[in-house]
Amino acid sequence: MAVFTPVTLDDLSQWITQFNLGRALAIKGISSGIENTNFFLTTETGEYVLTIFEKLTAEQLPFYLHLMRHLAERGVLVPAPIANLEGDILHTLKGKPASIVTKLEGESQLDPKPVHCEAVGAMLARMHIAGENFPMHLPNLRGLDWWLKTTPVVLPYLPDGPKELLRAEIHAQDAFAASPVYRALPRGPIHADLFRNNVMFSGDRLTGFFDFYFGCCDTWLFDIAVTVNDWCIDLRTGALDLDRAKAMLDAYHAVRPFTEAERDAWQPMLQAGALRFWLSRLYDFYLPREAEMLTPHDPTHFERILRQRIDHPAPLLF
Ligand SMILES: Nc1ncnc2c1ncn2[C@@H]1O[C@H](COP(=O)(O)OP(=O)(O)O)[C@@H](O)[C@H]1O
Ligand SMILES: N[C@@H](CCOP(=O)(O)O)C(=O)O
Repeated sequence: MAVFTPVTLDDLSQWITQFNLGRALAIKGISSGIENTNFFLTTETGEYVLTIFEKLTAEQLPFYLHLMRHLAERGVLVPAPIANLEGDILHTLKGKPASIVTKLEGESQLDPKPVHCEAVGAMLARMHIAGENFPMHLPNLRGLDWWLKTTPVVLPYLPDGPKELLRAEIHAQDAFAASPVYRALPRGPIHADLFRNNVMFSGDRLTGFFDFYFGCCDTWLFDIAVTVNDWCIDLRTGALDLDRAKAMLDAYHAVRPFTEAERDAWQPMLQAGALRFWLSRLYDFYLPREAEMLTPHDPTHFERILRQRIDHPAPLLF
């Protein structure tokens, strides 16, 4: 379990009075997160999620929280940040930045069928469109610059095969990012981490996207590639599942049609989506932070996905 900062009901008794939420009745640490410390919080008015941000700074956080509020106000299903009596949505707890957001109903669908992928694709397109007029900007802090900085840090830990793959892919992505096709891609606020565990379903009904803390302004296609690389694959081999991919991409395209540039960039972008998470998992695996309990994600999963994307080019977007 990753609880970096413990919080008790006693810690909350005064703190919670700045909200219109009544008294705090129960608080329970959530085990699955790896970036932040999360709690389910029950108060006299309902159930919420309390997050303490361990790495993100007060400079980055307004972007995430205001984006969630912007999207929620436009009918995109995301948790709504709770404002205190002064109207602030970014708070401080135990000397660290913190937020309270509404708790989404349901649970993650970890064995998705085409029907779930279709719902995710349609909501993702709605999210991209709704974010178009969001006024704040944050670059992708896990984008090319971070890849270029992190690659030499993790390379010494890798055996020869993965080392060669990483070197070749970072080189290819550097060139791709400088290409006219890449520059023509439409962009705006994206989620950037829309994995199965960051979407809630109640039965087959999608109830929301959450965990926006890698959100940023980047190409919409990167968001789609990251999502396809998690939702539409065989988790054991990393191979694309064409039925699920088609369901997701057709549903997305029906809401926001893909552009010609997106079609041309699809293959390298799928590789970019795999590289990004291979690198972050390698970094967390070889250079872990201290936590009370922490289960690092397996980096070789994304090495397999990257090899699959290179060896078996994906079908065209449209
Ligand atoms: N708004 C929410 N509604 C319901 N459950 C949530 C919500 N936010 C987080 N959770 C729960 O907390 C878990 C960890 O949250 P997450 O944001 O993924 O953490 P981290 O960013 O640290 O990886 C999720 O898997 C989910 O079960
Ligand atoms: N989705 C990423 C890690 C980010 O963790 P999350 O729990 O915030 O989604 C991965 O799988 O490597």
